[in-house]
Amino acid sequence: MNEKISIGLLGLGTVGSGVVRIIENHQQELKHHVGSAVYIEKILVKDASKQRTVEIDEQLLTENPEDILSNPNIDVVVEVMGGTNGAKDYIIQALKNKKHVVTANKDLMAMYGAELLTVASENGCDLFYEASVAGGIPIIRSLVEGLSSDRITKMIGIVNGTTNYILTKMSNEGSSYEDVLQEAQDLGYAESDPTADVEGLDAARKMAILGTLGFSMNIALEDVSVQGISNVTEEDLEYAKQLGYRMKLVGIAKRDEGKVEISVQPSLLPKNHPLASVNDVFNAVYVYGEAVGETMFYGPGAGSLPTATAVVSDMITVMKNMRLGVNGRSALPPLYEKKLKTDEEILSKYFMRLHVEDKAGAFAAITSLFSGNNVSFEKLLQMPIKNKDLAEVVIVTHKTNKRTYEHIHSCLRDLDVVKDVMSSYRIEGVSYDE
Ligand SMILES: NC(=O)C1=CN([C@@H]2O[C@H](COP(=O)(O)OP(=O)(O)OC[C@H]3O[C@@H](n4cnc5c(N)ncnc54)[C@H](OP(=O)(O)O)[C@@H]3O)[C@@H](O)[C@H]2O)C=CC1
Ligand SMILES: N[C@@H](CC=O)C(=O)O
Ligand code: NA
Repeated sequence: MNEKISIGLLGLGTVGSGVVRIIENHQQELKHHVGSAVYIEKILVKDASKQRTVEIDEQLLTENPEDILSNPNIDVVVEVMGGTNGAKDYIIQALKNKKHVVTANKDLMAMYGAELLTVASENGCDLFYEASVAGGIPIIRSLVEGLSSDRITKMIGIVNGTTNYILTKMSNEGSSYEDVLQEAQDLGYAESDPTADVEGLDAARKMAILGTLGFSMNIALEDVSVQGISNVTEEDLEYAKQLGYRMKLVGIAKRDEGKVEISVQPSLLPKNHPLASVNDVFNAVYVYGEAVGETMFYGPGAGSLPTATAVVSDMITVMKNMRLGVNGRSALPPLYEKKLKTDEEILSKYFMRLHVEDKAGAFAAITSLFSGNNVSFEKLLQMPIKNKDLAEVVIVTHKTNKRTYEHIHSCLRDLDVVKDVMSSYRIEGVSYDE
């Protein structure tokens, strides 16, 4: 066994700084787990002259990736720089140079995970990515190890800290979308381009990773239907509350008879659903297994130290594998062929808010469109809108399929009495079938 294990860090931003802090502050625990001292040998940054939030020996910093990727002293490369192209090339080079890799990069793992895991195993190296989904929650480990004996049927995840922070503050404190997004950026939760957070792409990447592992199928990012939170209004949040729901950006991955659906969208959850009280930057993944039943994994989904915990725990697994001489053997290819549900097979309840003409017959035209498509209402509200000849209609449907709902949605726009479909959200239930 090595007397010391040397780490090369690619990136010293929010997550990288947390990794440095944990390695410094938890040396005793690391040595206990790993049996050797753990050192940081080099750190790649874009700009070595930049002021850092963590105290660091300047000699460790480099702007030249070769100082890490081709450095014979480095055993483990930790990629916390983000992005796809550069990070992918660096990881492949590191693996080919027989260095184990730990990454927090969901962009990369959602797009190129299968390819990178193949390169890793061909080179007898580990490639772990626990921090890529739900920050500090050990959800990947839980699916791959803790629940490996079960068959996962459904995962509902609040897997983006930034949007959960925004929706919580908007809903509970009436804060403006722009102000809270800025706060989430200042706190280091958001991606360097926060569009990926607010438009649901970051959550979609995580759901693709969870779907691949949970269902043992090669789920691609393109298989995830995505809608973000940028159009969610204060009115929608208020109606959600009035009707006994909470609005969350929810990832849903569901398997029925071998076929799967995966999506990310702002959704209404009944206020007694365990996920409805997951607030601020916290994330949670609700997992249904055929044998285990229901389990929920909860914790901080973003931020420096929580995310770094996942990174350093992966490093410990790599180092334990080094001691046992079993690196590069843990990743398994998917067991099942991917089969996606059609829109007719995707079932859900929906919330819809409309502006309609406030006159006789308007309501009847809407209800007959729904009933003509065999969709019944669970709840219905109608209120006049002040100083306008319009009424606001809020509908909660019983369960219907996605195709029928989308058909009704487009027909509503063609009705003369309907001025606008203001918003529309999926409603997720409490039990597996809802
Ligand atoms: N922030 C979070 O809470 C979480 C982040 N992640 C993921 O972790 C990764 C890192 O995120 P985060 O720490 O927030 O990002 P930051 O933007 O805070 O840090 C990125 C770091 O990488 C360096 N870097 C970026 N591009 C290059 C490049 N081309 N060459 C050399 N150095 C480069 C930057 O250098 P310099 O400092 O000189 O600019 C910086 O130190 C991302 O993949 C992100 O998605 C995952 C879970 C949670
Ligand atoms: N931007 C991401 C960071 C963690 O993955 C988030 O907000 O969840
Ligand atoms: Na995690």
